[in-house]
Amino acid sequence: MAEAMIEFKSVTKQYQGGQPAVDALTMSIDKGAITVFVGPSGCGKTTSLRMINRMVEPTSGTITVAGEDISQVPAAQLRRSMGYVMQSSGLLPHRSVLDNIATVPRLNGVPKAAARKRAAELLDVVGLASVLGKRYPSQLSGGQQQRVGVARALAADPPVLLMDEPFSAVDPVVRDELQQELLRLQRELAKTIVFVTHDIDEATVLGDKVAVFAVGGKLAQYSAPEEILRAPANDFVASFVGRDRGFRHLAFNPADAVTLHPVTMVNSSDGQHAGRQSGEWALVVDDDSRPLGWSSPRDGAGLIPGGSLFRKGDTLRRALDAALSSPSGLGVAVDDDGRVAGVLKAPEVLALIEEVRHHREDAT
Ligand SMILES: Nc1ncnc2c1ncn2[C@@H]1O[C@H](COP(=O)(O)OP(=O)(O)OP(=O)(O)O)[C@@H](O)[C@H]1O
Repeated sequence: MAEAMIEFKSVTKQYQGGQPAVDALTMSIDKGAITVFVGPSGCGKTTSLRMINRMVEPTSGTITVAGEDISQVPAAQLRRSMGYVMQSSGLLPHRSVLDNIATVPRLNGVPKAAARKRAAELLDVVGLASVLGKRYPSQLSGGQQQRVGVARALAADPPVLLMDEPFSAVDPVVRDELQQELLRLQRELAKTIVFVTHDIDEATVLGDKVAVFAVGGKLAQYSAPEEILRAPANDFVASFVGRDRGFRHLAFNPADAVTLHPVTMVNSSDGQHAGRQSGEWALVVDDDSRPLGWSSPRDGAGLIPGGSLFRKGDTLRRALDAALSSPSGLGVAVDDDGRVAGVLKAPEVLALIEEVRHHREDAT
């Protein structure tokens, strides 16, 4: 069994008047894993998160971190031992990016030069160019600011990272990048991360475990994301995970068995795709066989943008998305260098999905 890092023991928070924001919450958060709090607006996710670093004090109950009752740890000391990332990056506008990242180490007494050196390394860790270190937060994009927020939270190398809707203000493409980056980082760092979101998709992508909260601050289900999608504990969870849950569930099945077929390719630089009349879809590629788009069999209209790409090791969800988002109905598979490795066909991906479903039914 996984080791517990944070434990809520019958924790209730009642603000002045009204029903409890968090109601008798008892849960154990695994060390070195990502635990996601998800649920509709107002169900007590942020309040629960903030009780972990004493930004909010419980009305009753106990929270322990690494076995220690946090009500006995001075709040300022506790907060410095945990990284905190929020939706608006919360960066100090008049400090450079490097100085923002160095904030907590400086408070902890690390000399300026050493703190800045570490900050520069962290810029690289979160995938930002070193030139950005001298800029001010307003000179960065929203996605870059969130990366700086993550770097700042990591600066003191805390064992626990609290993240409150950190990616919800950026567009979906950047959000996807940030999620993948967080998973990559976590594979190296193995922090205990508690992540709040109202987006079930984000929860299932990121969470080793997902806690679904219902309004009134009650824990409705707490388990691995796959389990929540496969077997919602009650009607509330079923409706919250929604009608797309079958599609989301595919993200837990590898598509290793999918067949890659050869495809007709034309090189963009010789212009063949412009007036082609061959009666079949052709994939337009650059000189290195990287896909650029499709050439239609019918109108010779030139380059039609392609859909999402499939890579070896991807899931059935990505395979199906690649096939369904492609104008030709053929999903493009690429190798590690981004070169075309073949195409996959939607009916074959669907047949695989059926197989997986049968196996699952047999297993239950
Ligand atoms: N400082 C406060 N004073 C009074 N009530 C509060 C305070 N903070 C939160 N609440 C109430 O507590 C409940 C839970 O709020 P909380 O912010 O924890 O929910 P949430 O799930 O994070 O919601 P959201 O996704 O909208 O941020 C809500 O009803 C909210 O109005």
